Amino acid sequence: MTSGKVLGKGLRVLGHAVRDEPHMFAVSVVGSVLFSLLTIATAFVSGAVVGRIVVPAFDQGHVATGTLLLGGLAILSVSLGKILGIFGRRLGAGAMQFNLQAKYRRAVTRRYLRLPLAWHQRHPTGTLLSNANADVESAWYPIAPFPFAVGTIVMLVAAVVSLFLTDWAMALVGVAIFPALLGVNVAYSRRMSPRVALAQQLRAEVSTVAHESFDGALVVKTMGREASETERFADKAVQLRDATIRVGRIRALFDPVLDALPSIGTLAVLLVGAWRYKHGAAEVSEVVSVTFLFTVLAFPVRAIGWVLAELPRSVVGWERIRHVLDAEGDTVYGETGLTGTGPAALRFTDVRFAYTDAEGNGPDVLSEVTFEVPAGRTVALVGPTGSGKSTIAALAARLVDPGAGTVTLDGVDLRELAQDALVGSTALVAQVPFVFDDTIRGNVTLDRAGVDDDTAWRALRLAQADGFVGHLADGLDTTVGERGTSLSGGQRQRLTIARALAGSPRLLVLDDATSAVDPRVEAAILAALRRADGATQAASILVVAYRRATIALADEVVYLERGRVVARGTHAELLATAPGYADLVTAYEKAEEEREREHAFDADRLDDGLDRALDGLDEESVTA
Ligand SMILES: Nc1ncnc2c1ncn2[C@@H]1O[C@H](COP(=O)(O)OP(=O)(O)OP(=O)(O)O)[C@@H](O)[C@H]1O
Repeated sequence: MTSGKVLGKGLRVLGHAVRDEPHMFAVSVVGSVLFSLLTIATAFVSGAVVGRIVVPAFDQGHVATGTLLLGGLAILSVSLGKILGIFGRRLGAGAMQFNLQAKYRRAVTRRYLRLPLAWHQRHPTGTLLSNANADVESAWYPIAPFPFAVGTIVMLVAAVVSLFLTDWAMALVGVAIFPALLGVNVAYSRRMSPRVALAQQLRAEVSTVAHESFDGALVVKTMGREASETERFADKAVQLRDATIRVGRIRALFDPVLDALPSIGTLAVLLVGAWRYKHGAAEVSEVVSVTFLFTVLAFPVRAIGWVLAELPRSVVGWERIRHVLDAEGDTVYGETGLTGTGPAALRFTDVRFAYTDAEGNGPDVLSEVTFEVPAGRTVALVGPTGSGKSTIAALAARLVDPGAGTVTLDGVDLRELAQDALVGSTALVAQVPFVFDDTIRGNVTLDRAGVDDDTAWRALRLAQADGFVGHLADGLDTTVGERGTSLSGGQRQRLTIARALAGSPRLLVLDDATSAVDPRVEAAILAALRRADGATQAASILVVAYRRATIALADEVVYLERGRVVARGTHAELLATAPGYADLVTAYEKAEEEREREHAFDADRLDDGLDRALDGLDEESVTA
């Protein structure tokens, strides 16, 4: 990006800021202009005090009390006015900057929550964190000096006018110095622009690498990848360090020049002023005023440089925020509600689906998928790895929409369902359980209306989780740590199942949600979800199944291969008719037996699970 483009874009970003925060901008600019005008007034008051009080005092040995008081009063008033100006400027600019940061942080995170899963899968978490944090901050860095810079421009104009009104020769020095100051500032921002952009980009990359390493700490440790991960991080950190040092070098080069220019101006004014005074063309007070003006101008003029220097970073931050805010693909909900109660019927009809990239391209992972989960029935999805089971689970919960075909719940296309109707009727328990850093109660109830402690305990019982929760010192009030680190994998899974059940779903989608609980507890959970009479159950269940025991509980099995439904029927029927199915289930069984041999079962836990299975059969259903 050329500096002209950066300037144009940067000014547009500032325009957005002014439109978003007009009141705070007005307060800070009024404060800044007041400060600027009074700074010029200070120069002339100082000149007048020297000319009318100090010089006569030296010449005549005394000054009239009235003149002295007037001089003192003038200095005091100007100083108080400047204090007021600084207060207004800082208060307004600070409020403006932090309001903007808060507003855009909220906007970015709100947008994240609305964007579909596919978008999230294309964007690393580290980058998203960086967008919501570092990018939002850098977009609004120039806001702090911006009102000061606006006031300074007013000050420069007023200074040039007052210089010409005072003495044309000294004014010429100003006319030479001010454009030079602005020119150096522009050159400064031109050199800073690409370097700052690179540093900002690297900051996001460092954040991405760090996040990935910490997130994958287990893999890093168990695979002995500490050294290579440290190296990967160090590599990015070194790149960031070098980029930041390059930014520092430019600062080190330009800052002294920017500081020196007004001092050179002061020197020139003193020379010109002394020459003019000698020839009777200027008074002492005028020379003092102009010299003082140059001295006090040096600092405010830097504000323009600060804004220009921060603009590239601001533009990069803003563009990265806009990338999120302008991202398309909201899940558009319909307005249709569901009138039925009890278990709901799910139907897939000729569903095709592809995970597409940003350009909308990607191979089909599901083709012509048709099956149904009749109300109150349990259907097991079985298929080799990568055959599309999780994708079907995601479609059933409307995390993604089909490319062709329909998914309906009680006959209503999911795309037509209102969000409340969808969320209230369907619960998905994902392959990887996510537990919030909250209490057990918070994790199960999620503050949903109508989900009280009784409901939470009932759901925990059905998910076979009441046993371990009951043994925790603080019961429902126990905090479980980030991602539930204080719980075992199986406990975490049961907690997420309880969370799903606490909402009394009419359709429960279990995507390999019980892989970490032992098979009998898994069977107990599924059994508990069915009514005692076996004919009807609280919720229809679609379960991605790997274990024979789970599959055997299903009323129907849908067997998938490479995204297509190859066979449907009972377990026994498929064993007889679908050779691939028989092979797969036998392989699962062997793997399971192997695992059972390797890990001797904890007998107490087993009994616990079986007891619960029996309890569960007598249990009231969650919806009852
Ligand atoms: N986010 C994604 N982006 C691109 N392709 C994906 C994505 N998620 C899944 N796929 C692809 O879609 C296909 C189906 O994946 P899916 O996770 O639905 O299979 P699965 O049967 O659940 O597998 P597993 O048993 O291993 O969990 C696979 O080929 C997979 O590589």
